[in-house]
Amino acid sequence: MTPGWITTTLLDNDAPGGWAVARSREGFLHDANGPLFPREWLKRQDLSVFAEHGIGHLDGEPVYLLELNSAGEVPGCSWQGLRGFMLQGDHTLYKVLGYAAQIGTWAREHRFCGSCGQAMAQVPRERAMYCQACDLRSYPRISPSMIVLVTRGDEILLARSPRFVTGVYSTLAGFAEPGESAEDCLIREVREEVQVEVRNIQYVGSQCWPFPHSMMLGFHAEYAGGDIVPQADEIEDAQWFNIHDLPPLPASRSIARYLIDLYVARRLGHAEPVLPG
Ligand SMILES: NC(=O)C1=CN([C@@H]2O[C@H](COP(=O)(O)OP(=O)(O)OC[C@H]3O[C@@H](n4cnc5c(N)ncnc54)[C@H](O)[C@@H]3O)[C@@H](O)[C@H]2O)C=CC1
Ligand SMILES: [Mg+2]
Ligand SMILES: [Zn+2]
Repeated sequence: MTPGWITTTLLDNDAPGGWAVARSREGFLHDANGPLFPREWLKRQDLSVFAEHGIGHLDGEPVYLLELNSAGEVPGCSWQGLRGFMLQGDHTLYKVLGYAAQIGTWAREHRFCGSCGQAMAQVPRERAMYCQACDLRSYPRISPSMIVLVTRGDEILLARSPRFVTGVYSTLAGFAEPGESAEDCLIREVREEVQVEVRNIQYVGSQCWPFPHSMMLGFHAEYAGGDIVPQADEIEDAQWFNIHDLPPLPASRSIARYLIDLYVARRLGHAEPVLPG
């Protein structure tokens, strides 16, 4: 048995047993023991199953995803969004659910060929959908996003989007566009969002961000010039904050928080935090 969570290409849906998670528009089903249920038990509940996907092995046991048409009632259970599982609880289970969400979303959105509109079929032994008419394969979509902590000595540049929890400030982030390198994207995003120039861009680390399919690439950059001008509509406020006087920060498991905590720890000579994957 291999401990921990390992994603697999595909599992045999006709094989009995294993664990299952159930996902609807309301999030994942969970009870006092969490979001993982004995699969045979879950399939006996009064749930409207849209699709079933084998997604991996947890401590050697197969795990399946039941994609539902709607959030049904299961006695003793309730529904919780993926973000809730990210914010608290077992991190490995959150990884299972994050993967399940991405596979469920992708499979649901790729039932028909984007080129000719015909029904696509699951490729055997590979996580891909196939259109025979076009000989086209569609793989799960991952959207690279840059996230950067811009610093100026003891000051760090943080901004608020109107979508954030009240009071919280975070690092700047944005999706890569076709034709861009990671560095091009980072420089453009910082320019667009606050009209600041950066230099000495250093890659720090990455994080899967399954909301719904981002791959966060985290960087540190030094301030090189310009006065902060927040982008209309996108950025509600942006400021330089002293590391000794920081506002409410993003959730502890986010790479945004990691980039901030890492810089502060290095500045103060404290132990460095660990990046949650
Ligand atoms: N893990 C973390 O610590 C953090 C993660 N993020 C994530 O980074 C990503 C990018 O951040 P934003 O500032 O929102 O991006 P952004 O600054 O590029 O603006 C978002 C807008 O970009 C457009 N867009 C371009 N490509 C897109 C794509 N592939 N998918 C969706 N929208 C696309 C849409 O109009 C969307 O409203 C988001 O997924 C966000 O949740 C953001 C901050 C912290
Ligand atoms: Mg942004
Ligand atoms: Zn086609």
